[in-house]
Amino acid sequence: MDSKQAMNGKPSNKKMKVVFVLGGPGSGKGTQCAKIVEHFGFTHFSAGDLLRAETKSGSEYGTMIQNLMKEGKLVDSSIIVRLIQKAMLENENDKFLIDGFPRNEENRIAFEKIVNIEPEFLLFLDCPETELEKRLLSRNQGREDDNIETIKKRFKVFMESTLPVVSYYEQRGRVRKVNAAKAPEEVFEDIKAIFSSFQGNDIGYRQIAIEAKPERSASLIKCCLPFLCCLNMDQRK
Ligand SMILES: Nc1ncnc2c1ncn2[C@@H]1O[C@H](COP(=O)(O)OP(=O)(O)O)[C@@H](O)[C@H]1O
Ligand SMILES: Nc1ccn([C@@H]2O[C@H](COP(=O)(O)OP(=O)(O)O)[C@@H](O)[C@H]2O)c(=O)n1
Ligand SMILES: [Mg+2]
Repeated sequence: MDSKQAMNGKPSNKKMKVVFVLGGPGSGKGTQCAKIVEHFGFTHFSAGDLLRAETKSGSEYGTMIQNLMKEGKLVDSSIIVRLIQKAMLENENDKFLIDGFPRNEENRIAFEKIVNIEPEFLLFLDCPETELEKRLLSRNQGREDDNIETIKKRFKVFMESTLPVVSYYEQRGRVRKVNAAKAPEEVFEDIKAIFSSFQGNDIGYRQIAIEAKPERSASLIKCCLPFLCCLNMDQRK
């Protein structure tokens, strides 16, 4: 069964790829995701943006979500995972950046149960708190949670609930960490290297799979054999 089938029981040829993007509030997740989309053709979903859209849509959960966000608290996992799943199913792309998720172990487990796709890796934007605070206080996007009182609460949630998820993936060799305290273009240089090698590997695996087909290997050996023999004779001289 492929990933789309796993998600909704419907047949599809798609094999979806997911990259989680985490980092403290203000670490530049949204900024860097926009660049990744432009260079590597991913579709970007920000968990926070999906929740903000939900509060504006007149949903039954709207007020509850808005109040939790104002407090810097995390919304129930089943709500955010359903929103992510819906966004993925409605999109034609097969490569997704999911930014600001999983924010805690409950998020991670709910995604595993409901969506059932293993992330390719987790991109982690590492940045000290003093820099994060400075960025959030000058973000100027009119967000209700970008005030010093809520920012402090969000930092606490990040340390206590999100970092354990990063450790979980770190133990499985799935974390790609970058220093996010540099200028946006410099941070992206490091990210570019990670995504280039990821896409490169993808192509590399496909080539190995083709070359490993027995009939191809046999014909490859047949046509290269005379050349290899000459080479061997040459070396013996
Ligand atoms: N590398 C950076 N250096 C300085 N400011 C940055 C950098 N990356 C992002 N910003 C700014 O910091 C604020 C937070 O960035 P954003 O991408 O919204 O972070 P996040 O999604 O992680 O909260 C924005 O005002 C953004 O323009
Ligand atoms: N997985 C998630 C992501 C965000 N959120 C909520 O949305 C808020 C804003 O998230 P965000 O990702 O937009 O924030 P930034 O880290 O981008 O500043 C969080 O503080 C939580 O209240 C959540 O409950 N669960
Ligand atoms: Mg963001």
